[in-house]
Amino acid sequence: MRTAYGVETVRAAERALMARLPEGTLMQRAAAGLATACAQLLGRVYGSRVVLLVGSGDNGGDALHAGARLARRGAGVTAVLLSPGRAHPGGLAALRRAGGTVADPGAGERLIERADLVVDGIVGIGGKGGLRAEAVPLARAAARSRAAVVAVDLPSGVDADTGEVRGAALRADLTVTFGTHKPGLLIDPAREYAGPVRLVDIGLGAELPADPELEALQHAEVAALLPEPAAESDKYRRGVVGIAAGSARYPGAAVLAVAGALRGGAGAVRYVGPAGDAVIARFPETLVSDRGPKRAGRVQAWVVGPGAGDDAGTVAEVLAAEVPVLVDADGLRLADAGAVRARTAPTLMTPHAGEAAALLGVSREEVEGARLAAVRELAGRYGAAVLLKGSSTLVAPAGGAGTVRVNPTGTPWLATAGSGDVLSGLAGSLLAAGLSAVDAGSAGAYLHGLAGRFAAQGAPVGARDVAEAVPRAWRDVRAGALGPGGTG
Ligand SMILES: NC(=O)C1=CN([C@@H]2O[C@H](COP(=O)(O)OP(=O)(O)OC[C@H]3O[C@@H](n4cnc5c(N)ncnc54)[C@H](O)[C@@H]3O)[C@@H](O)[C@H]2O)[C@@H](O)CC1
Ligand SMILES: [K+]
Repeated sequence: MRTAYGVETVRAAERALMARLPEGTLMQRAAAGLATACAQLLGRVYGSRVVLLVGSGDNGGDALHAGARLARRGAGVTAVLLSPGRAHPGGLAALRRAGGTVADPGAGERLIERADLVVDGIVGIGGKGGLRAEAVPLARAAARSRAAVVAVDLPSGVDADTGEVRGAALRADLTVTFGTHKPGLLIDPAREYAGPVRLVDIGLGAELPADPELEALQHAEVAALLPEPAAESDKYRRGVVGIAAGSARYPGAAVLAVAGALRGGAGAVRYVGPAGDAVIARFPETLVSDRGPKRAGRVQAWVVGPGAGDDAGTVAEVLAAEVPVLVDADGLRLADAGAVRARTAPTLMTPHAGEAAALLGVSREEVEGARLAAVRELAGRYGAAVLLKGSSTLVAPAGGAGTVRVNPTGTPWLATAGSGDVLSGLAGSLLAAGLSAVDAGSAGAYLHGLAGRFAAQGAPVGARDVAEAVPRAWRDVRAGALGPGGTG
């Protein structure tokens, strides 16, 4: 499990830890980890040209101490001080003792152009309100330069707690973060600025509370959630998932949702709606009914909404059922908020950013810029678990408070028509198999992302390809959880 904690929590944990350690210990641990990562990225430290971008806080202190370590190994290290009078005194002294030099911001762009490595220590978790004007040209120069860019703790300019990026920010090839991941490192758009993230252990673990702000499941945790048929299982015990989707106009959404549901672990898939012929033609194993959800026979969970058009009646009927319900696509627009809140069985809503924006009455850009706030807000308003789709899919528990899951397996290739229909069927099937709404959403998104990667392998894919790759993703998750050798 990968976890992320917000700034306030990190600060409290650091205070508790620092109180028991000699002064400066944590910064030395951080700087040692940072210097090691920089050295690995450089390959050859001796003779390399390193530029440190140093702000006025401890983030700059980390950069200076790491720079001193690199200078002792023969790198030419220059610190560009953004607030010359306020740079970390101990770090500055260490760098000078090691033979490093200091430059004004005016010289920064020229130095960056010729550097092999740029270390971004402008701001870390103490940063407020985006990159300041004097730092913007340096961020641009770093982006232009062929130098590798390493961000200290997080890329300067991104919001550590939310993943928001207002204005310019440093774009890193690697982020070296200390003690724990910060939420912004796992959520777009900030995640993209961070590049791969390396976590340096500074001993913070024992001081952190049990409930993180954010968690990302990995193979082992997903494998533990996946339903496995026992010897005495029959199809009904494995769960029947009902799919109320598709319309005369959009039969494809029904076929794709069923395609996902058949690979999601339920024992049977029941389809209800006007696209029964198309579904049967493709998947003869489906139980098809045209009598509406209420009279379709027993199911352990419903999926409603993909390609549903304007069929509000079906959505209302499904919401009245006393089994878990996944609401997607048109269903989100057609669902009555009061009816969702009144439900006693679990509800999982699965909007993409545009649908979430419509539900919240804000612009799509606002949702995409502040995804964590949006998913919590929706889960609060509807009293339902919410899965906000995107390149870093988030799953918030009903009510919106508590740990949010972030999916680490997403791929841009999944942004293809019908891909969401497959996910709704897959996650609905997991709901029918008995997983909680948050588990079904996050395990579904995990398998779906992995299936997308397997199907794509660097080339465009259709939603059907993604559905067909789900069994491979499932096997990979189970194999990876058994030990080394898997892709987990
Ligand atoms: N507290 C600790 O125990 C540890 C902290 N560490 C480092 O310390 C960092 C936090 O240090 P600080 O609390 O000093 O905070 P930062 O160094 O992140 O930034 C705060 C300083 O930057 C200025 N500032 C705020 N917003 C700015 C902006 N947008 N543009 C430019 N300057 C801005 C502030 O006036 C303040 O002087 C962490 O991110 C991490 O890198 C590590 O050394 C590990 C241990
Ligand atoms: K930084």
